[in-house]
Amino acid sequence: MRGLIEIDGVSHAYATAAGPLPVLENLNISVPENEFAAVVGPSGCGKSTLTKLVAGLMMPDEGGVRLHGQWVTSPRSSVGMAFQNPVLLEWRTIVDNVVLPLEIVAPGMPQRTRVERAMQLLEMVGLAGFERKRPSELSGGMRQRASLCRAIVHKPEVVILDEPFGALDAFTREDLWQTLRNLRREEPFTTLLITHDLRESVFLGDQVVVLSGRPAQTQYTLSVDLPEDRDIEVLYDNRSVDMLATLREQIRIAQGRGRPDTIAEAS
Ligand SMILES: Nc1ncnc2c1ncn2[C@@H]1O[C@H](COP(=O)(O)OP(=O)(O)OP(=O)(O)O)[C@@H](O)[C@H]1O
Repeated sequence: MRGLIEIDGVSHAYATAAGPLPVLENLNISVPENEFAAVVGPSGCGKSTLTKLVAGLMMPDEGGVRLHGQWVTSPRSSVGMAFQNPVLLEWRTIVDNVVLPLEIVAPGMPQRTRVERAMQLLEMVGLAGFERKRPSELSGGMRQRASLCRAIVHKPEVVILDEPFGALDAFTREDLWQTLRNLRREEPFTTLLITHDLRESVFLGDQVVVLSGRPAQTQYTLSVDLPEDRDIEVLYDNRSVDMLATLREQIRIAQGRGRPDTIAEAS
């Protein structure tokens, strides 16, 4: 089946003072509509570069990315993004931060409709009552919840998440995993997540793609065989334990020699 996101034979090298630095090499990933692909790999292997290519912020040297069969040649509004640092605007309230993409992609939409849409999402993620606060008045986890709302407020086809939970403590992170699953159950969207956390990749993903060391190739793809309705306990299930062991082994292979400091241990 053709994916909604098709990363097709992508190779890319950066020009550096020391010469070309090959980062991605003939990378192939396919994410079906409304599915969730988590991408893991050794530090510096090219994961963020991949997100820039999917978002249309850069063009690869070879191959390409297709969204719904169309080649990505520039940034498009059908993509939503969230990063490790939520970068909310301090001079705007939380709700005004969340409506921002709508102001850009739907300039004709009445402000009241935009706010209603943002409020619906803020409620879904447990931020009702905080909409008039400034970003600095919220905890890191709350800011990341708002950032997720902003990433999907304009109903993008594709959401790119580049380590959005990386800076959060373990409990807040697990809360947000559940929040993200709940959001996707209410409003399905196709997702590409970059993460260093193998448990996160298994809990959130329909597939986990392991990239090799730089230049990154698709080394291994794991199909996550867990129930659609899952809570955090599922990670203690034998199936999860086996999948995490497989992923850990693949990461060791990707690193060439074991260097476990760059990937969160699964146990
Ligand atoms: N604009 C650039 N110019 C030159 N080199 C770059 C540029 N951007 C990234 N790189 C290099 O390309 C390689 C891949 O970077 P990238 O950020 O994609 O890796 P990553 O897998 O996301 O890293 P990490 O896991 O540490 O977040 C790194 O060696 C990085 O230093």
